[in-house]
Amino acid sequence: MKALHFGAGNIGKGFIGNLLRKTGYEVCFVDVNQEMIDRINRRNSYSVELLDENHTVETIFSVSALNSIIQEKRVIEAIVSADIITTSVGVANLSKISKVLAKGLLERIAQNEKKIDVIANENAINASSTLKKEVEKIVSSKELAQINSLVGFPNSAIDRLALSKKGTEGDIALVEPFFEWVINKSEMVNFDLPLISGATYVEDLRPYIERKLYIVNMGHATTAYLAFLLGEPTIQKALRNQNVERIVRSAMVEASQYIIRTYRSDSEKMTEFIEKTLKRFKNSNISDDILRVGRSPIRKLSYEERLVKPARELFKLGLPVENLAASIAAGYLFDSPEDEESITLQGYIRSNGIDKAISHFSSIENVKLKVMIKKYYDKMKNGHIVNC
Ligand SMILES: NC(=O)c1ccc[n+]([C@@H]2O[C@H](COP(=O)([O-])OP(=O)(O)OC[C@H]3O[C@@H](n4cnc5c(N)ncnc54)[C@H](O)[C@@H]3O)[C@@H](O)[C@H]2O)c1
Ligand SMILES: O=P(O)(O)OC[C@@H](O)[C@@H](O)[C@H](O)[C@H](O)CO
Repeated sequence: MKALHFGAGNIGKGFIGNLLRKTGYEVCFVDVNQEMIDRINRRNSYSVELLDENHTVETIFSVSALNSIIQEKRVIEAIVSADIITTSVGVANLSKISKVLAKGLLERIAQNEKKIDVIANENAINASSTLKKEVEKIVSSKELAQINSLVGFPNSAIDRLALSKKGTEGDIALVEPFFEWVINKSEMVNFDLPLISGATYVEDLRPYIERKLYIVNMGHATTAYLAFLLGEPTIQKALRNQNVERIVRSAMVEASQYIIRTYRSDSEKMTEFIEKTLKRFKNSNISDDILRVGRSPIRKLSYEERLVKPARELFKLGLPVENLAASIAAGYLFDSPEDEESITLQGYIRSNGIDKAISHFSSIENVKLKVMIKKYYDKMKNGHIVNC
């Protein structure tokens, strides 16, 4: 069995490629980072270190890699012969892989009528559907009908802290012991393959992806943005500050009300989930850079994303959102010269002010909610985090 995976980054190697190999797939990565591609091909393997007390290092064999730009023909051939296609390139990069994917799928359809699923594993609601929409932009209506009949784009939710460190033979993928890969079975078309080892298949993905994005990723982003204000370099160091931990936990509790009300989730189980997630964030075997976790603040502050969606929905219901408002405000204060979106965001705020920025990037028009966010923005802009 052959798997083709776009994105040989932290999640690609540490999580998705790793589970695909354990299921018995040969894994071919597609990336744009030539150094990474060469490293994988030199060894036909890579290393994954488990971030627990033992730091066990595992070698993942039978892997190879291609460059999606300079080896397009070979990527198309690999799409033709693949049994499953997966991605973890970052949601903003899905539009960049859609062209070669569309070409490959059409070539595959011309050569055989085998069904295939394409799963985009990104931190976003319905990333596979987003990828499909990008493919739709490129192909004709006749080609789209062919794709629709043979290709599934099941959505998924993935959860695992995945980082990397430099080793003597190249990057070592670092992963926490916990993982969750949830796949929407009702959107799959190919049922002839073994289930992916360790993945969970569900009929309705929404409760899983919303819980992941609006509680786990919201809490993570909140920690990163508060840490930035305090000058703390890692998530773990920031969470040693009780004030940070209290605001993060409170924001997670606020956001959990959205999940509890939307999906009638059990509130005790939700409390356990929040505590377990905080424990994962605090894992002392991990040193997670806040610039990684806070990366792309424009994406994270957008309307449907982790910080704004729960705040908007709860505010509409008249439920507490003070801590979520403080998280959004902290996001608007994330000022990292290493992050392109942060540079754009801060440039916009300097030229237009925070009020306009909240409308422009988060599309929040509710005046009372905007005032609340602005209140925290003003209180925190001198680097002090506040009691909500
Ligand atoms: N790292 C985590 O803890 C984690 C956990 C869950 C979900 N995610 C999600 O997984 C996705 C990947 O995150 P990551 O942390 O692995 O990022 P990463 O930057 O480590 O990896 C992304 C990889 O995609 C490659 N890439 C970019 N554009 C490409 C293109 N056009 N064609 C082929 N490859 C391309 C990059 O070169 C890089 O190797 C993101 O959507 C992220 O939100 C990450
Ligand atoms: O990948 P992003 O930029 O959407 O979010 C950064 C982190 O919060 C994220 O990568 C987490 O580590 C991960 O989602 C945990 O499963």
